[in-house]
Amino acid sequence: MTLPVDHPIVAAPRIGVLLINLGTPDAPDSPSVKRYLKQFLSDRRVVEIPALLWQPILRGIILNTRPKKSAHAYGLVWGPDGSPLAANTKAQAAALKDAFGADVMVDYAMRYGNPAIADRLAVMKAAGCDRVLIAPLYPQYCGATTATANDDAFRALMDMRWQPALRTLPPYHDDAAYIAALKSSIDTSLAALDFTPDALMASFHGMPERTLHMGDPYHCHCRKTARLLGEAMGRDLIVTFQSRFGRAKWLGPATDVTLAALPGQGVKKIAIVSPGFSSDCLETLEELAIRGRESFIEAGGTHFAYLPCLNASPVGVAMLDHLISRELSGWL
Ligand SMILES: C=CC1=C(C)c2cc3[nH]c(cc4nc(cc5[nH]c(cc1n2)c(C)c5CCC(=O)O)C(CCC(=O)O)=C4C)c(C)c3C=C
Ligand SMILES: [Fe+2]
Ligand SMILES: [Fe+2]
Repeated sequence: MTLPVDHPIVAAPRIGVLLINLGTPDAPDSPSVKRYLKQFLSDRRVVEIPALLWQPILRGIILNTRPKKSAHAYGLVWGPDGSPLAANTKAQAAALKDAFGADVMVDYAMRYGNPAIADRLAVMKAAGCDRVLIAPLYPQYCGATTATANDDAFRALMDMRWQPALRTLPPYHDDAAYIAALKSSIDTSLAALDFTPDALMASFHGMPERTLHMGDPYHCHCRKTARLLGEAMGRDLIVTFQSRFGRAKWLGPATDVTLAALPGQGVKKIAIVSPGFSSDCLETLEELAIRGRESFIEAGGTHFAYLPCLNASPVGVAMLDHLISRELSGWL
């Protein structure tokens, strides 16, 4: 008997789910960090300064000074499975591997560095996926994160004669499942502390303030997440923005400045969370948990706790499963 050509004998995955995060260097050394920063900071979605002005600054100053300092910082948080961002994203994909049934293949990629988005999309295509959900793991939409991840996936499709159909995961900053997962994770972390914090701080990654005035919804998304989380927890949160880069004015109030000021205002015991990061990474583990702690204690604080991101925790994975299942509806 001859089977029609569109009738496969062996079941192949028809649907791909590609989790995407920012990316990270391959190793905590200056050459690897330089390669990574060159790709990251050359992205016009990340640094919105005309290339003729920016590239000489990037190549002449930043790439000659920052890699050594950043490599040292990465060295402080590097684990047995490599960069925490890579290890956590890989663990999230592994935990979701069988979540959607045999027709669905789950994988992960990074916008900068490895594994590259184009490479993983090519693998999905070769495995028989004719529909792909691109899932940038950023709860709050930002041109510098969500849009550039989607851009890169769309760019990869430009080289395909026979493209898969694409969907993209919308931002989930105000989704009830995300807020509930954050609350559950924070409650568990707080219950394990040996002190009661005077305040709970939510620190989001910053971005240049100019970008807000140009229409990027990131700041509003962060504020809405914080409001909903505060309402769910029944307490006020101190909301700050971290990781300032360059000389332009960034969103405020700044996390480092606030941490140094709080003990003088009577807040001696603090717990800090970073709801905008789906995985712990350099910015949470080094900037908050190491440097943030130092500046809070130096300023007179007595107790400091950094509470982990959702990462591949059961509650975090269940939330991703819920969001992704919704986007796959009609495809399964
Ligand atoms: C979560 C959202 C993020 C936004 C918004 C964002 C914007 C943004 N970032 C930079 C510059 C740097 N960010 C760096 C690291 C970094 N940034 C994010 C997330 C967002 N960035 C993550 C998850 C990480 C960690 C990566 C890791 O490997 O763990 C760095 C590199 C580290 C360093 O040298 O300090 C830079 C530089 C800009 C300019 C920007 C603009 C909107
Ligand atoms: Fe960043
Ligand atoms: Fe940083």
